[in-house]
Amino acid sequence: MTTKFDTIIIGAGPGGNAAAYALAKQQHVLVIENSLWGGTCPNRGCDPKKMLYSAVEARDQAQHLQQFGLKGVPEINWPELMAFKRAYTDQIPGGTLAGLQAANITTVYGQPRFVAADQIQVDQIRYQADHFIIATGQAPVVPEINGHEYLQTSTDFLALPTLPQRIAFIGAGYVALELANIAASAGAEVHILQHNQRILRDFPEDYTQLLSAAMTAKGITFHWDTELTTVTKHDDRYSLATNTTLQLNVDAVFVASGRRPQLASLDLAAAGIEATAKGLTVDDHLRTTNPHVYAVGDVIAKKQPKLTPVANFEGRYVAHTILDATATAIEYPFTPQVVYASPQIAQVGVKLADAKKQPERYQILEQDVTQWYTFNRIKEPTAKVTTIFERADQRLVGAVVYASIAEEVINYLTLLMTQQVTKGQLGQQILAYPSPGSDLGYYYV
Ligand SMILES: Cc1cc2nc3c(=O)[nH]c(=O)nc-3n(C[C@H](O)[C@H](O)[C@H](O)COP(=O)(O)OP(=O)(O)OC[C@H]3O[C@@H](n4cnc5c(N)ncnc54)[C@H](O)[C@@H]3O)c2cc1C
Ligand SMILES: NC(=O)c1ccc[n+]([C@@H]2O[C@H](COP(=O)([O-])OP(=O)(O)OC[C@H]3O[C@@H](n4cnc5c(N)ncnc54)[C@H](O)[C@@H]3O)[C@@H](O)[C@H]2O)c1
Repeated sequence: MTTKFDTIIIGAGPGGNAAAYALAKQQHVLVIENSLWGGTCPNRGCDPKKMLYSAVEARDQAQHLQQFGLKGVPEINWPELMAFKRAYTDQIPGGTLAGLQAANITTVYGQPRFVAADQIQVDQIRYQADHFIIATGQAPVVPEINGHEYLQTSTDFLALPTLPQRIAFIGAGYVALELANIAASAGAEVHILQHNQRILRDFPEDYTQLLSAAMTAKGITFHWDTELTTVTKHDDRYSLATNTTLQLNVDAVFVASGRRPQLASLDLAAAGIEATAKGLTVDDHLRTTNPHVYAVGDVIAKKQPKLTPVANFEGRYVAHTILDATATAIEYPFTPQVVYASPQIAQVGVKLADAKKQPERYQILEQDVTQWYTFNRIKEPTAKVTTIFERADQRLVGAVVYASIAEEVINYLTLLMTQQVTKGQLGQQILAYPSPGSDLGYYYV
């Protein structure tokens, strides 16, 4: 027997769920999930990471204010912090499932595979639909080195019942830096092995160098041009051999050298859907090579950053496209990126490196804002903001922020960019003073 739906969505993360809720207002929708309802972000990504980061932020603030009215830097109690995180994550899968069902969305737990261009099978049951949306996200890559079975991932880190004393991270992207910062703040000895000399390759190098210097000052050791070759286990410890003379003994090693699309079990060929190692091939309407099958979120091969708000935006876009066949090609709004380290690095819009290559087109305002009231008040060790303007009309088109409150500053700047707010218009506003918002005019040329 085959059960028929208007749209079947594979994967209940931020992308799939956004599409499901938008479609369910008018359609008979099925969502299939093979692991945790809610997906990476709330179960093993952004949200649990930031629960742990709460204690790090509070500790950083206290540390900056030593000799300025505060005495004593608080210690992180790992088991308590983890319990705080668990109290949040434990209710995610059940809450997500209940939310979908309350919206009249049919849910199936299991392992789906395509059996025809318009049919999917879970266990022995076949489901047919006019449209499908693949939203299966990505999973960490574990390299096939000797001893790979001892390598753990970000998912394991975010569930550690006790904090290992000595930890190594492989890679220096978002995941490694954010988790290394949490581990070091909580008292672990932390090593980062990076195969070249560049952290956060998508961000401007003079900013990322500030961050690696700050992390080094915090006690984190970067091992540059270093690749892990072998892991061996001795009792409860791990010996790491590398391509250099470096040998390290640690209590845990976490690999964070990238993530790959989760597509292997779907039998895409049965439905004529093409993919590369980078993810599903889609057109400018997020349609795969099967015109009835769309894809959203991290599983797509795309140049946009792989982030929760992007997956959510794409999910809503595809729902709209399915409901209205006249929908235009996807146009992404400005997308801020934030690395939640100590401090944070954030960027949005035109990349600084691109702006520097076109001085006739862009005007760049680079400001060390450490002594500005907002940052001096919290004794930020270093704070820097760069804003980028289109010379022709003085429009704000890009920004980079290095500060403990970069997440908020970048969101304000994103709103100003999106709404094309001029310095004059900003001057007509009354904003609460003193606050990060009341600085905004000073980021304009
Ligand atoms: C440690 C970490 C921290 C992060 N921090 C941030 C952050 O601070 N901010 C931010 O914006 N982004 C962050 N991200 C990225 C963010 O989590 C992803 O961009 C986001 O979750 C993508 O949503 P998605 O719906 O595309 O995929 P996912 O959230 O990965 O959801 C995919 C779902 O599909 C399911 N699935 C997979 N295969 C199948 C299958 N065959 N059948 C059925 N179901 C399947 C999965 O179980 C999962 O539930 C972080 C990621 C990690 C790993
Ligand atoms: N704050 C956030 O928004 C946030 C946080 C975490 C993750 N994410 C998302 O998740 C994605 C994945 O994060 P990630 O840190 O796993 O990947 P990444 O691509 O950001 O970083 C991978 C790191 O591993 C290194 N690397 C690559 N190949 C390697 C190899 N063979 N050996 C050793 N090192 C190698 C890279 O140079 C880089 O430093 C991010 O790109 C982002 O989209 C976002």
